[in-house]
Amino acid sequence: MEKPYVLASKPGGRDGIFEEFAAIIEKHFTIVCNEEFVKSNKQFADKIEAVFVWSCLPNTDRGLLQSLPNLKVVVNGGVGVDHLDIPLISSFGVKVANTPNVVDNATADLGMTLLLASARRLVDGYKIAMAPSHVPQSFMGCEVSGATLGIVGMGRIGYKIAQRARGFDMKVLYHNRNRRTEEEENTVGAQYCEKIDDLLRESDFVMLAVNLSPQTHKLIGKRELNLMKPTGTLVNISRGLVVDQDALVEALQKGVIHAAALDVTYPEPLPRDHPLLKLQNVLILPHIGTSTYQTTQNMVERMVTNALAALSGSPVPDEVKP
Ligand SMILES: O=CC(=O)O
Repeated sequence: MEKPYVLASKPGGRDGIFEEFAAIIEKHFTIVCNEEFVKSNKQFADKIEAVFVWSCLPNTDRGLLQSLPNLKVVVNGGVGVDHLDIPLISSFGVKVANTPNVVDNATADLGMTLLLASARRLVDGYKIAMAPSHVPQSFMGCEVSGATLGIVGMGRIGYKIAQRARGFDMKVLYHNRNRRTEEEENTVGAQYCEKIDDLLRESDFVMLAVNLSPQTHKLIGKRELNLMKPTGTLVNISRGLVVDQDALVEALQKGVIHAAALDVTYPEPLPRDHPLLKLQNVLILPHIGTSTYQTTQNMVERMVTNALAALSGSPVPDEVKP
């Protein structure tokens, strides 16, 4: 029997890097790659029943949705679905799913990686080791043990960050729409800040772990950066647009805050002449929060589970409702 068709940006990942994960999809589906689809003049359009997308790749637009009459589901690899126009997709009778839970550990690990690498000036140290003639006057870092970490957004990922920070003897503050239970707070030793301003004032490291939504769009702007300690570091593992990037550049240039460590920016990647790329006190990664072999495999497996459920008319485990 012919397998159902799925349109994928590339089998299992971005830019074809993760071809090895295609086999997981191909057990159940025939993969049509975007490029192949476009080149073939949309020859497979009638057959495609699912679209696989990734958080950092372009959107499914109206034109695409109109060209796929038998589409049943758009499955996102990753938890954030801010790049998808869910009301538009739903208006075509198409379901949307994401892959929460499976991304939490890898994303929290990367948050701590950024915090530690920025605090201990990992990249500066690496450059010195590679070119020992170039020794800057000072390459002292900031102490992480005993420092205060303020987590903005205490969902699954925020909570995992708090668990990890405890292992570094950090004092943990958090701000979230809903307060965690006392037991949950005690387990990770986290203190609730009802007002984000208090968290910003008191933290040595501020870690952003919120979803991007109208409520969190440019949540951290000039006013918030001014509340942070001049010795403070901003770590962003959520979405670039949670921070007003122009205000961040200014704050970093003027020493309003000490440093920033970012896995996410807008746009991604940044244009080569972007001022953030010229600053010494910024560490930038190319949105790799979930990029481990295990997590990517788990994501692809979960994408397949969601797609199969949608195609068979069963409840979709990770459906994202409009
Ligand atoms: O960015 C990664 C995700 O949304 O999971």
